[in-house]
Amino acid sequence: MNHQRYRPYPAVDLPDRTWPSQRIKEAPIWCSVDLRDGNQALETPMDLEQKLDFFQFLVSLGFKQIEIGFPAASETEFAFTRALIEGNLIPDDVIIQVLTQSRPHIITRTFEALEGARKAIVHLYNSTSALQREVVFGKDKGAITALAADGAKLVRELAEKYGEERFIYEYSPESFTGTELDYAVEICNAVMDVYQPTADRKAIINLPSTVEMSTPNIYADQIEYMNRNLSRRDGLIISVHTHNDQGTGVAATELALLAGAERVEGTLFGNGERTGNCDIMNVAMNLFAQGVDPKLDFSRMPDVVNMYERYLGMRVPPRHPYAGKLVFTAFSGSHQDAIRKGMMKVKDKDYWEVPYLPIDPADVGYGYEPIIRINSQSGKGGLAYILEQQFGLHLPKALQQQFSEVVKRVSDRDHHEMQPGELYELFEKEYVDLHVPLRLISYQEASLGTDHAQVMAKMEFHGREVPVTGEGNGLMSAFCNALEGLTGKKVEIKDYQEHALAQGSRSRAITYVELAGSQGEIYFGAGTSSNITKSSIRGVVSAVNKMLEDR
Ligand SMILES: CC(=O)SCCNC(=O)CCNC(=O)[C@H](O)C(C)(C)COP(=O)(O)OP(=O)(O)OC[C@H]1O[C@@H](n2cnc3c(N)ncnc32)[C@H](O)[C@@H]1OP(=O)(O)O
Ligand SMILES: CC(C)C(=O)C(=O)O
Repeated sequence: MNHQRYRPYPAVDLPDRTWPSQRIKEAPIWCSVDLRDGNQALETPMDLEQKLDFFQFLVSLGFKQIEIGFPAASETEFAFTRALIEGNLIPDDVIIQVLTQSRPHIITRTFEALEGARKAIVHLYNSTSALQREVVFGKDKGAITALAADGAKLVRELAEKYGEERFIYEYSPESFTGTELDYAVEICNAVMDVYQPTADRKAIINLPSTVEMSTPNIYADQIEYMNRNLSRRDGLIISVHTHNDQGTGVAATELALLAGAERVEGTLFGNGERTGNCDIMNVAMNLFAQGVDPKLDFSRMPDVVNMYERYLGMRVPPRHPYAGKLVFTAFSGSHQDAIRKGMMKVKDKDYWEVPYLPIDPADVGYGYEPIIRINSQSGKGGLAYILEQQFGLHLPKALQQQFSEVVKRVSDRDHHEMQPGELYELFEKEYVDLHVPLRLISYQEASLGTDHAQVMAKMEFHGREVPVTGEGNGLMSAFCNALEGLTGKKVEIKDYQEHALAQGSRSRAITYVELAGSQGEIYFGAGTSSNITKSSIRGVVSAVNKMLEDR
């Protein structure tokens, strides 16, 4: 890799820049360019029907400005524009936008496509960078300015013919980020000399990073420079249109907003040429996550993903911000523990604040089930969360710890993620109502006074039926004493906890029993029954079986 073939991008001389201390306090004007810049980058551009459906979908998300295509590019593009206009399919509060090169026959065809439109943005562009002036056009700055101004003149002439009040003018010095800033100002001013925008009748200056070539701070400097130096500033809306060649299309847009941009062009999930456009959903959701109304509705993100994947044939990667299927999921133990604790606490707060979950998944239409998923990187907090949330089991902390080691072993050995159902089955298999080699057949309790009990039980031990008797200061201790006699093991209850099980038609209880082994080991077992005493007795039997198994 010979890096010396490449040159560093020049910095902008703007020592008194102000954008770093600004905040984005409100949503910009959004313009979706999915149907134009996104569409032109697809292996197979959308057909008419697809474009119609996608347009309506963009409207449903709240876009008020939508670049619907490049009408002079193809019959489909032209017919789509006509279908929207003739079919009266454009809501009153939505403005369509169309793109045209600065070439007479293309501009003329564009206006033909727009005939009858209630309102439309006519977006004129030509490339202005030093490289494109040299390589593509073979023209100097003066000739390129004339190309732009001539195009603008024809646009204005045709607009006047069709009714100027119906049109909003937009101009893009395409490849702006490769253009000398003073020249960018010059050419934009020349185009605006033609359009003569005013505060009452604004025009749009769109400053694209057609190819992203610098860090986003430099783009922000460029936008601030333009913001300060363009003539007729009151009559302009400064718009940005970033691409993602260096992976910072979203950041560049955000810093540009700090630097004075008022309008953002972008696409859903950043589909677009090469590495894509600015992901408009990402910028909007970043605002949302800062408490700013994004004025776009992504509350049904799974539908947005589905629409995008079906119509564009593209995939939303699982780690895509706000939308990927893994972005609200933690596999790792410490994240899971913090999320579980945060989810318990957030109920008492009037704002969202959960570690590792910058937004509430429910706000974008995702459920809570996949927040925590279990594999060999997971810890006790995660499995406790799943057993609590999905199965109503509230394991004592020490049992969580012990079960987590079991889960880790199984998941590491099988090298796979454990589904909630598998986790529950493993828990049942390991701890609940264990009856081998020791099984409770029946028991009877006799009270020998206020703090003295006797229990007589029929047990099966290694396949043989055996009657046992024990006494103690309560039923449980009497039963433990009876089992000590039978098994020859010390059966000492260290802790037990019980709770009702929400699941199932009949109300049942579960009891978790912790036995202390003679060498400091601990053995857990759990018993379930509709009778709370029985569930405790079964819990003891399960724990003794664990102790016997430990041999
Ligand atoms: C950064 C962007 O995304 S810009 C938008 C790009 N999108 C598209 O190009 C999609 C739609 N485009 C098309 O269908 C076709 O390119 C058309 C119909 C617009 C034009 O097609 P064609 O005339 O066959 O040729 P082509 O696109 O190759 O045009 C290149 C010519 O246009 C000139 N040109 C390119 N862009 C512009 C412009 N914005 N304004 C004026 N002239 C331009 C070139 O200098 C070149 O001129 P030359 O023939 O004298 O060398
Ligand atoms: C036409 C312009 C705005 C464009 O698509 C780009 O520069 O990327």
